[in-house]
Amino acid sequence: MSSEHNNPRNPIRIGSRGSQLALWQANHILYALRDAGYHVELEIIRTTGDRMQQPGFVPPPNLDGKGIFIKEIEEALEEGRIDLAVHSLKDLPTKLAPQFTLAAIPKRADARDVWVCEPYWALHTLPTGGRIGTTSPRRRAQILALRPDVTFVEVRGNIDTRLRKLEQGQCDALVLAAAGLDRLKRTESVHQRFSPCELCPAPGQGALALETRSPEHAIDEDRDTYIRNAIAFLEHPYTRFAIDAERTTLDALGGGCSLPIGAHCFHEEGKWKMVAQVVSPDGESMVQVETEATNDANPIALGNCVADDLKSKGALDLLNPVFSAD
Ligand SMILES: NCc1[nH]cc(CCC(=O)O)c1CC(=O)O
Repeated sequence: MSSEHNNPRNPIRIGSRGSQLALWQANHILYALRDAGYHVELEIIRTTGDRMQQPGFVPPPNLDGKGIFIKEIEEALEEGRIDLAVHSLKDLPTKLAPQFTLAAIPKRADARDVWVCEPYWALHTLPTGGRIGTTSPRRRAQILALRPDVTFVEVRGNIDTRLRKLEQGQCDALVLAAAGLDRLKRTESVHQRFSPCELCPAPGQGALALETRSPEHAIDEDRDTYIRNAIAFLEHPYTRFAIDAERTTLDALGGGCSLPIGAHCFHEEGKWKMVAQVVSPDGESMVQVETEATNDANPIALGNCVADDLKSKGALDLLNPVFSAD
């Protein structure tokens, strides 16, 4: 590679999807790096997942739904068209391809799910048969466990689109991640934030992932080292611990975003605490684990321990109908 590519004054190129939330997140990192004195540029990349949200999209026959929001971004990273990808961590698969690494995990925002609804201020005040707009298998199962009488409607698209569909009356309420609404300052209809013990968030929810080429797959070793060093100050070790534990639990249960699994790890009173839930798709059966670990615990061991507890309580039986549904 030319020395021009290696020149630290060359901008760090951030790749991001073009949704409002993705742009907020990418700009958040861009400004942090600019404040630290780096020259940074943003490149917007359209992904298969974005195209799928357009009306009239016909899915290709080989589409498996995995990583549809990151494929084109990782290609740009691999080819050196961008240096850094900013993602919502929960949209990343638990295992990255060896070419890539999570070089930094910044401090997590509010990890909880929230209830978005104007007339009914909490899930328990929604009238019988109320229509909730969510396609997430985790949210559907967890909501049914609390309120077996509700119905669901397909409300897809980015946060703005979903809020507009709520306003238009296509559903009575939404359940969304607090982090997205907080970032976009769209919290006017948020009246309830679910406790993680009640509606356990998706592994990694509320956290960002700063993905780069892994050291072994550098395009130019000096420049790639420069990039990883530049973002190192954004690393938040407590968040890294929590997401390592949560993603380990998900992985041990065979997980991806289509499984009804919640996992949430946090540091409190000098200890690590973790809560995880597996719910049958109809909401009728649930296994839940709440555990604590000492300050010096290992996140992978904690995540595996939680997965083992869930399995010993029958979690895999609850997931069976989901695994065989394909
Ligand atoms: N699946 C889409 C997605 N990916 C990340 C967020 C919100 C931000 C976050 O969790 O970090 C959302 C929207 C939502 O679930 O409400």
